[in-house]
Amino acid sequence: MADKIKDAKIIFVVGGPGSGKGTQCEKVVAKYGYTHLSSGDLLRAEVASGSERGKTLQAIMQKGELVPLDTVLDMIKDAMIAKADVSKGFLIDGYPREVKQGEEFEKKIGAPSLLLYIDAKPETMVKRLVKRGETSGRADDNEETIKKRLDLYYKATEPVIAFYSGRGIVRKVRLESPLTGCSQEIRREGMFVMKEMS
Ligand SMILES: Nc1nc2c(ncn2[C@@H]2O[C@H](COP(=O)(O)OP(=O)(O)OP(=O)(O)O)[C@@H](O)[C@H]2O)c(=O)[nH]1
Ligand SMILES: Nc1ccn([C@H]2C[C@H](O)[C@@H](COP(=O)(O)OP(=O)(O)O)O2)c(=O)n1
Ligand SMILES: [Mg+2]
Repeated sequence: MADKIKDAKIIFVVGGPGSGKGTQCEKVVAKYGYTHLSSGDLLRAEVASGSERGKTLQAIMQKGELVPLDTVLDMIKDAMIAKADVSKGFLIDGYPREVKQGEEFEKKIGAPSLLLYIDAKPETMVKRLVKRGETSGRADDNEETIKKRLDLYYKATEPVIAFYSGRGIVRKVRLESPLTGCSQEIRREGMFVMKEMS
């Protein structure tokens, strides 16, 4: 089974909470037909199923903490296998959250060819999430949890970017400034769909 995804093209999409990972992935999907897998969405689907495992996950996510590495990785792997036959490549959104998650992914699945780093100022992220919280129904879109998610992002996830920068596969996207919104490198790779929504 796992053989099916052995040579899959993999793009990690990393950025702080509310940086716009999901939004940008939708644009890439619309234009390039990649398969978008949001680790957060996969976890929320498990919560919504009402399973025992979902209840445990819900409690962790509500606190703004990370769920156990194996849980997320298994979910991503299953979802990749399910789509392997129809997929041109995978956008793995919201993963890895820490360097160890990236290392395990590479051991069990494969290496990413690119890491899209969606950069945004912390004030912007907080503002967007508070606004999204008015309608999202997400238990973690409240000010207290948003703060914890941001802290954890800077502590655990930012080192992921440094780790992959060493391999030369990081492409930074900064959407707050329309003129520099997408780097020259991304334009060269044809991924110039990324732009500020408003
Ligand atoms: N003004 C503006 N808002 C944006 C932009 N991109 C995303 N948003 C909004 O910001 C919020 C967060 O965007 P998402 O795409 O859900 O961000 P995310 O990084 O996937 O966030 P998590 O799911 O929390 O990881 C949403 O309400 C979006 O509508 C943008 O370029 N400009
Ligand atoms: N690889 C992952 C992805 C998400 N999680 C958990 C912890 C996150 O705060 C929640 C929601 O993830 P999601 O990517 O949707 O949202 P944020 O980037 O945190 O805003 O899920 C995790 O523990 N490990
Ligand atoms: Mg998201």
